[in-house]
Amino acid sequence: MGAQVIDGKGFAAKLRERVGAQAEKFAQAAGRKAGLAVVLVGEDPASQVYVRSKHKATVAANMESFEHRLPADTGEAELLALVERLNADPAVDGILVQLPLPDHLDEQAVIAAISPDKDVDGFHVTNAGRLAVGQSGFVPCTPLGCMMLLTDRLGDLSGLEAVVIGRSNIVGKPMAQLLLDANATVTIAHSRTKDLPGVVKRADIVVAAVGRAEMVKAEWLKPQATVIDVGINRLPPEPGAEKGRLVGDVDYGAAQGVAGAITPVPGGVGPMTIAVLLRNTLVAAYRNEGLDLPEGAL
Ligand SMILES: Nc1nc(=O)c2c([nH]1)NC[C@@H]1CN(c3ccc(C(=O)N[C@@H](CCC(=O)O)C(=O)O)cc3)C=[N+]21
Repeated sequence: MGAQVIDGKGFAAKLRERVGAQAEKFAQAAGRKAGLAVVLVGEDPASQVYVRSKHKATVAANMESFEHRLPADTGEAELLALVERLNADPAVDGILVQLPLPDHLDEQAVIAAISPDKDVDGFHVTNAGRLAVGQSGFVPCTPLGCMMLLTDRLGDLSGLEAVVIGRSNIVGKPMAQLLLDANATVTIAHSRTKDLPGVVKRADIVVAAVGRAEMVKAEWLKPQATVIDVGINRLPPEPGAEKGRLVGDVDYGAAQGVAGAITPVPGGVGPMTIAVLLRNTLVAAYRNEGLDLPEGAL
């Protein structure tokens, strides 16, 4: 039970507060609020919950929220036309198309249609490329939030061994880039990795982003490692219960006895994702207006 719990929810609340204060200054300087457009196609209940919480957080941070809810059978041409309208709308600084999209829609084509300068998710190939070569652009919200938690706790990451479990374009790959930029020694592990427990054992920093409930075991961890758990998995309900518990990709209870610090689920990385989305939107707004965001304001 030794590990320190990394309070992502509290950290995110403070970040949202700073973004809100700076968004108010932006509105005074620009004569308009920063704006985030969120597009949701279909009625996936989990997506609806996320979109609602994004909307609330956006408005609470003194920004404009434009929600576009489209039926599940929306055609690709229609969705692309909406993205084009949002690209051209000067009130819209950031565009987020909620993923996953229904199967008949090509996610890559839709992401490619978003203006890279409004791509606050950081999913466009232009922003992936900028991150890869060290140019400024938009960094995906979840890995950037993880980096904020890591540097807050550890300060300089130079020379630390980091293992990222998972190689998705949304979390694993950009996470590895960010850790590398911070001078960590980075390993990306995945489903074909041989001896995953042995690889994880080296890590001063473990970022688990595989999407498999409690897969990372306490015995795999190096004592005092810092563990960032990106997974959000719902377990099957206990008998008599309506919903199962939310758990991460790490066996949290056992890991607390070995790790130096660990993010909980819920209350860890998830809230950071939304706070960073607001941060990215405000950064986009300053850039779109040609204004300078004061150094250190966020
Ligand atoms: N274009 C796009 N961008 C995204 O950033 C995006 C997306 N699509 N599709 C879905 C995923 C998921 N996601 C989360 C955001 C916040 C929490 C969050 O705040 N979770 C809370 C509560 C969890 C709960 O109670 O359900 C927590 O972990 O404490 C989780 C997950 C953003 N996503």
